[in-house]
Amino acid sequence: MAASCEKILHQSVLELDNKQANVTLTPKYIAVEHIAKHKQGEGGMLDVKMTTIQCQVIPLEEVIAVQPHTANIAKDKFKMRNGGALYQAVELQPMHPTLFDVYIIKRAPKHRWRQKMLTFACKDHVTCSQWVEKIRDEIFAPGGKRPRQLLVFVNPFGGKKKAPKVFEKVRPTFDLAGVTMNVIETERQYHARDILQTYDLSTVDGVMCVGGDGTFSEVLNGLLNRSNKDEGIAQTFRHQPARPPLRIGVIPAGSTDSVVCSTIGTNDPLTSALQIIIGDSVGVDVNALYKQEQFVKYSVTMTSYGYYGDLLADSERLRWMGPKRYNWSGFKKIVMNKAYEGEVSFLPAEKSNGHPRDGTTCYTGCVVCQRAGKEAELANKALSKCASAPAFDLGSGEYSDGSLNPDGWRTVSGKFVAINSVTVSCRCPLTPEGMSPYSHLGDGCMDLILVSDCSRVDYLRHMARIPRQGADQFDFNFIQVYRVREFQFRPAFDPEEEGGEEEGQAAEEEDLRSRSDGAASLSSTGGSQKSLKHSPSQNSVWNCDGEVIDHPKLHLQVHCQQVQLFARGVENHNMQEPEKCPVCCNPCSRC
Ligand SMILES: Nc1ncnc2c1ncn2[C@@H]1O[C@H](COP(=O)(O)OP(=O)(O)OP(=O)(O)O)[C@@H](O)[C@H]1O
Repeated sequence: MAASCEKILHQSVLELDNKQANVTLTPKYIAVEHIAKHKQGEGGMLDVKMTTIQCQVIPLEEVIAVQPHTANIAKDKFKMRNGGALYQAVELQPMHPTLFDVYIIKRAPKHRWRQKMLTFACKDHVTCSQWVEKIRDEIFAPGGKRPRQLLVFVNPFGGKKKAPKVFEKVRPTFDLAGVTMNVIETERQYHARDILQTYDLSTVDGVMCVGGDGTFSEVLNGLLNRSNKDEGIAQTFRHQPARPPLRIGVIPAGSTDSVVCSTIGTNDPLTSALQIIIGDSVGVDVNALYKQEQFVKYSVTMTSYGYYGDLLADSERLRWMGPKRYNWSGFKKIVMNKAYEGEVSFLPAEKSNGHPRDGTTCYTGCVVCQRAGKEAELANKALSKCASAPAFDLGSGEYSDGSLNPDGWRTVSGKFVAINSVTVSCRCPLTPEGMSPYSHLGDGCMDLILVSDCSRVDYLRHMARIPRQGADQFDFNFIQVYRVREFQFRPAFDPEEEGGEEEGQAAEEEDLRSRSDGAASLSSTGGSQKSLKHSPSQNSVWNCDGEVIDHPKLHLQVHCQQVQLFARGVENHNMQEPEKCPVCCNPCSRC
C-alpha cells in the first residue's frame, strides 16, 4: 500500500464491481485504489504480484448516505380458497450483511446533480459494519454542516401548482440521508412568514421551502423579522438587520425560480435537495426596502420599476394562465412601451467592487464575495459598537455625519422605461446568464440598470440580448449601469405630495401637447438622452421579488451576505481541479 498524505482512519481490501480494491477512509475522502493481479516468474516459480492500476476518490462531503446493502424483495404468490391470490413480500435481508452501499453525488450536464450508488463487498460482516459506522461517524461528525431536522413549507399555489408533487419526488432522498422534516403546507399568502414569528426555531437546523421566489421571499422576511425581534432591533430607516441563525433551502417549484437558478445554476429539484442534504452554504446579499423612510420588506433578487413592475401587476391578474402569463404580459407591455419620469439617486460602490460589465462571473468560492464577506463582518462589529448609524436625509440625499461620504451620491433624472436593481445575477430558465450576468451573490452591492426612454424597437433589441449567451445587453446608448450600495427613486409626480396628482395631470396634458409637436426634452445629470414621444405621467409600480409594491418613492439599501442559503453557488466546470488523492497524493478522478 502506498504511503498516505492524509491521516488514515480505516483501510481494507474490498471489492467494488467484482474487482479488488484497496479502500482507504481519511477525514476528507474515501480513496479507492483498483488493484490488478499479475503473474510473474518462470516455470514452477510463478508469483502473483498486485499493482495499483487506477486510483479514484470520493469526497466525504459528497456522500449522501451509507448503509448495509438493501436486498431484493422476493414476492411469493399463494392461492387462496376463494380463487384469489395473496402475495407475500419477503425481504431477503441477510442477518449479517457483508455488502454496504455508499450513495454519492454524480455531476450531470447543465449544473445538475444526480445520485449514484456504489456497492462494496467485504470479506465478513464485522468489516462491513465497521465501514458503515466509520463513514457515518465522519459525515455526521458533531458540529458538522449537514441539517438533521428541517422545517419545510410547501406552497401548493405557486408556479404550476406542482409543489406538493415535486416535494414527494425529492422526499425519499431526504429519508435516505436521515433528514427528518416538519412539513407545513401553506394555506394563504404570508402563512409561512407568520409561522416563523412564533415557531421554536431551536428545534430545527434549517428552513426549507418548496415553491418559487415569492415563497422564498416570505421565508426570508419571516426569518429576518424574527431575528430582528429576538435581538431587539427596530426596523427603522437604514437599520442594520440581525443575521438569522438558520439557513434557507429552496426546492424550485415556482414560475421563474430565480433564487435557485442564481445560487445553484439550475432549477432542478433533486440538485437543490442534494445541496441541502450535504449542507452546502453560500452567503447572499439582502436589500432592505423603505417607502417614505418606512420599512417595507427585504428582498434578494430584482427590484424593478417601469417595464417589470407593469408586467408583474398585469400578470397577477392572469394567474390562471400559469407561468405563460409572464410572456403574455411582457408582450403587452413592450407594445405599450411606457416611460416614467423621475430621479434616481445612488451611492456607487468602490471601484474595487468591479462593474456590472467587467466580465467577472460569480462562481462557487468566488474571491470577490469571500473578501466582501470578511469586510462586512468587520464593519458589522464596528457598527455594533456605535450607538446608532448616521442619519440619512431622504430629502437632500445626505448623511448627518458625512462619515459615509455623502459626496459619493450621484443623480440621474429623466424618463425611464425600466429601472432595475439586481442583487444576484437573476438567472432563470429563460435567461440562463441572468439579468445582470456579472452580479455577485455576496459582494454587498446591487447592479443598477437604468433604461432611459427609447423606441419600442430599441427596447426589443435590448431584451433580445438578455437570453443570448455572451451578448452584452447593456451595450446601448440608452442604458446606463452602475454597481451601487444604496439608491432611491423619486417620481416626478409624487402622489403623496400635495398637488402631486394635479401636477401629474398637467404634465400629462403637456406631454400630449409635446407629442403632437413631435418634440420634447429630457435632462439627466448622468448623461442626457433624447426625448420621447410617449410618456404617460402616472407612475408605475415596483416589482420586488415578484411582489407588487404600489408606491413609487422607494429607497433600497443592500446588506452584505445577510442570509445563508443551502446552496453551493454556480459551479464552474471548466475550472474544476481534480481531487488530490489522499493515498497516492496525485490528482485523481472521482468515482
Ligand atoms: N395556499 C395559498 N394560497 C394562495 N396563495 C398562497 C398560498 N400559499 C402561498 N401563497 C402565495 O403564493 C405566492 C406565489 O408563490 P410562488 O412565488 O412560490 O410562485 P410563483 O409566483 O408562481 O413563482 P415565482 O415567484 O418563481 O415566479 C407567494 O407569494 C405566497 O405568498
